[in-house]
Amino acid sequence: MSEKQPILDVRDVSLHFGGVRALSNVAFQVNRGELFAIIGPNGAGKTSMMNCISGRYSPTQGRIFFKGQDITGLPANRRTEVGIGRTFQNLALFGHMTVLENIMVGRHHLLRNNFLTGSLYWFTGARDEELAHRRAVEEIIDFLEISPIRKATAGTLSYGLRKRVELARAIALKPDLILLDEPMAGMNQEEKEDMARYIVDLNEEWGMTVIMIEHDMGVVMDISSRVMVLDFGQRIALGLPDEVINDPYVRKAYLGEDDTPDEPLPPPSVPPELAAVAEANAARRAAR
Ligand SMILES: Nc1ncnc2c1ncn2[C@@H]1O[C@H](COP(=O)(O)OP(=O)(O)OP(=O)(O)O)[C@@H](O)[C@H]1O
Repeated sequence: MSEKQPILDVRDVSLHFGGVRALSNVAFQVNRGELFAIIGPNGAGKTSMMNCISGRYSPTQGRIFFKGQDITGLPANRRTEVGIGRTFQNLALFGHMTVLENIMVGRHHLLRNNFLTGSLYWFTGARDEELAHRRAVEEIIDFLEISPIRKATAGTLSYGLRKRVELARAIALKPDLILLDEPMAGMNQEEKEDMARYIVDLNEEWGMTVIMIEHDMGVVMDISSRVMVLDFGQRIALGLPDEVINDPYVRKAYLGEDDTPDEPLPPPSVPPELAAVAEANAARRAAR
């Protein structure tokens, strides 16, 4: 893959559930090394988009390319193998297992050797492999500063710590692209600041490309390189955080603001057809 090629290329993806259009012709590209945020009101299609990228859902229409490969039909477990990791909006940890075990589970499919080769532990390279796994897990534990809780049962931890352990498990495979679905939801300010720092470090120091759904606009503005706004399953804006948040059409559609009642709106930074969508959506919302 060339450096210039986007790591992810989403081409005109639509996703329908019966009559519900969760996504309509959404297209965007994410470059290697970006920290890309997806924002939008409840039900806008953000999680649906993540699920299409991770393979949980198959788009009704459109294609998704990752590192130049068409992954549209690839099952979710194969997407993990090609380098896509994810966390979930609602925690998906094994509550009865320890922190260490949860992270080891994240690396499980990397183990070439398993119980069948167990008896040949010393001869098949299984021992070297296990040591390499342990080193990788230790590196993650250090990075996320969870060493003191390594033996704690995941279900007994605070919500903020469980979110951090979930992140640890998702990065255990060292994915090239990590999808974070509301990584700071339910956290207090201090936990949010910690999580934001880990995400930035993952991106800058570990070189992981990040796509993040986040409702906290302060965090989005602070750490994202670019932001895409979805509304009613449609992309209504895409650009630098400042551009997007100051776009009057986004403010109107997403934040429900209209602070320019007496003057015509300035030309939108989004294409006119998307601005029209934003206008129509704002009207739909007002009529609800
Ligand atoms: N499995 C499903 N079956 C039916 N409808 C679904 C399913 N998943 C999502 N939808 C619908 O698709 C639309 C988009 O939902 P989605 O969860 O992607 O939005 P979202 O932007 O992530 O919202 P939130 O911020 O509330 O999580 C909604 O109308 C939702 O009800």
